[in-house]
Order: sequence, then structure tokens, then C-alpha cells
Amino acid sequence: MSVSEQQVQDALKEITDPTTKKDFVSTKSVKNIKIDGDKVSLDIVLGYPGKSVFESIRTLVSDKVKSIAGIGSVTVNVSSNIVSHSVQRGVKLIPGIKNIIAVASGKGGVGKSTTAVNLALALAAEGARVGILDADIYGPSQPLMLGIKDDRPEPSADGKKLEPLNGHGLQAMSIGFLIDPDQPMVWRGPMVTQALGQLLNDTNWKDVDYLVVDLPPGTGDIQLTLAQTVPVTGSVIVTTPQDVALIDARKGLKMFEKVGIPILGIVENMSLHICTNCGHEERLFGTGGGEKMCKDFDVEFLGALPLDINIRQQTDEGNPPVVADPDGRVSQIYKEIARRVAVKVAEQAQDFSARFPNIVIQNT
Ligand SMILES: Nc1ncnc2c1ncn2[C@@H]1O[C@H](COP(=O)(O)OP(=O)(O)OP(=O)(O)O)[C@@H](O)[C@H]1O
Repeated sequence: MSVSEQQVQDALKEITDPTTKKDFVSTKSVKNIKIDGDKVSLDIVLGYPGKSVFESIRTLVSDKVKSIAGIGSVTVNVSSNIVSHSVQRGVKLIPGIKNIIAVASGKGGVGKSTTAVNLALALAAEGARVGILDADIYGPSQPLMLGIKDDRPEPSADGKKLEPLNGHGLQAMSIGFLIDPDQPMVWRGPMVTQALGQLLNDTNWKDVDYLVVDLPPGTGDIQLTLAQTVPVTGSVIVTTPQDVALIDARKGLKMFEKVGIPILGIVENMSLHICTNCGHEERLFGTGGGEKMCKDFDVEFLGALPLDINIRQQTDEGNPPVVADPDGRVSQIYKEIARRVAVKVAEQAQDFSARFPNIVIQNT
């Protein structure tokens, strides 16, 4: 008696994708089941980029299907398909961009730009088409971190837009490509929003699955306006474990909640110091702060990066760890975070009617 499609589906309900923590049937990843006598073939189509886990998923699924009685050979193809998700209501989507991920911090200097660039590179390493927009108008650091600070963007063929620059395979745009970094610029609030709007809308983004936006630090008027004008799928908040950083990170979280942007999760940066001489581990800034905050606010703890001299040196030299040492421990952490972020994006509803925020105008 030959095996039925239902038997294959039932078997696949019993195994869990380590990234989504769900079974492949409930995430609608199982496609195209074909049964020919005792031969079975099927596709697993993931909703997140996961090149580095394709092989382990292929083995996991194929071993499970092989365990069904009466099955001879099994062929499993694993791939990813990234689709667009909803954004906050009233904000227009941008052509050429499927999803926008805002990387924010309540406080300056916590490693937001470092996290943004390595997250973008990790998403790309996992197989996605990725762009990075440096919205840190006051202190653009992406041109330096991508090693292309002296490059200048070219106009597009129709002369209407600017071509993004290429930084380690990312499509990149930053105010830093357009101004002289040594000349102080004085920006007023409306100019910042206008400049950002232009960088976002007047760049010729090409088929980007994820655009990572490196927001300016803080939770003032400018961040709020940006959060309301950029069509964001979700936000990632970067913090260090010190209490002062965590207090500001909470403010960031509340700001996104207010404008109806989902929080994809929190990254704790510089959480642990490993001595380069003796390997001793020290929690310079305390322990568990990021995780506790996630519990308090019911958001996901995406991962923790150590305070590591290589992260600083490689990133500040324009060759971030995900590129400089793609198989190293730090890259693995960034890739795990990237996959978790992509899963959280994929979990966002594609209709947004339920998320319209209440706007209350208060006179204080
Ligand atoms: N995990 C880490 N280990 C060591 N150094 C780090 C780490 N993360 C960031 N840094 C370094 O800390 C400095 C500040 O990082 P970064 O510019 O990313 O912070 P930021 O939050 O974006 O700052 P700003 O508020 O200026 O935008 C940089 O020199 C960076 O290389």
C-alpha cells in the first residue's frame, strides 16, 4: 500500500524548525508533496532566509519522512521565499522594498550602527537581498563601517534617482555619501525628516527583501517623526545591560508601540567581556537586564553580543565580523539574530487593520 500525503504531513507535524520553534506544517512551509510508489519528494519553503540551516533542515525532514513505514527514497528541496508584510497605517510602501527593519536605541553609543550593519550582512549571508539606509543624519557611520566612505552615488539611468552604493553586497545609502564628513552640518528637525525622506524615496532600491534602517539614537521628536513616516515592518532595539541604557531602551520600545510599529525584539550588546589574555568572562555592565526587559514587555530577546575587540576593530575598519570572519562565533550570533528577526518579520500580519493606534492629543 502506498503512502498518503496525509501521512507525510502528519509526520512533519512532529518535528520542529529550530529557528521558528514551530512545526513545518503550521508555518505552511511544506509544498509540492509528490508520491510515486515508495518515492516521496517535497519542498520546504521557509519564510526567512536561512542558507546556513538549509542542510540541517533537509536532513531533519528527510530522516523524518524516511521513518514512515513503506517509504523507499526521499528527496527534499529547501529554499526561502520572502514576502512583504504590513506597515503602520497611513504610510506608503516604497517600490523595490519588501520589508523595512528599523534598528533603534534609546541612548547613543550602545552599538546600534554596529548591530545594524552586521544584521544586514547576516541577512544577506543567509541568502536575502538586503539594503541598508543610514538614517543617522547627525553622525552617519555606515559608509565607514562598510568600507566605502570615499564612494559617491551615481544618478540612475533616467536621472531621477540615485543608485545605491555597494558595500559588501548590500545596497547602501547614507547622507555620509553626499556631504563632506569634515564639514559640520546644522540640521533642524524638519530638514532631517526631509533629508531622510529623500534618501529613502530617491534611491533606486532594487528588489530588496529587507531594508535595514539605522535610526539616529534617542526617542525625541525626530525619531518619532521618522517612525511615523518610514513604512516600517518592525523594529529592533539595541541596548547594553547597564540600567541607564535599559531605561532609555524602554522609552524606545514605548515610542514604537505608540506609533503602531511592532517590536521584533531586543539585542543586548556588549553583554559580556572575555579577556583576550586569560579567557576570563566578566559581565562588566551587569547581567540579565535585556532578558528581564523582554519579559517585562513581552518581547523577544533576540540575542547577546560580547564586548569584543574584534567587533570594534573589524567594523570600524570597514570589514565587519560577518564579512571578516563569516564562520566565527560572533558571526554565528549575528546570523542567529538575523534569522530570528526574519522569522518575527514573517510572523507579522499581512493585513494591518487590527494595529491602528489610538492617537490622543494631550495639552500639557
Ligand atoms: N560588541 C562590541 N564590542 C566591542 N566594540 C563594540 C561593540 N559594539 C559596538 N562597538 C564599538 O562601539 C563604538 C560605538 O558603536 P556604534 O557606532 O555602533 O554605536 P551607536 O549606538 O550606533 O552610536 P551612535 O549613538 O553614535 O549612533 C564603535 O567604535 C563600535 O565599533
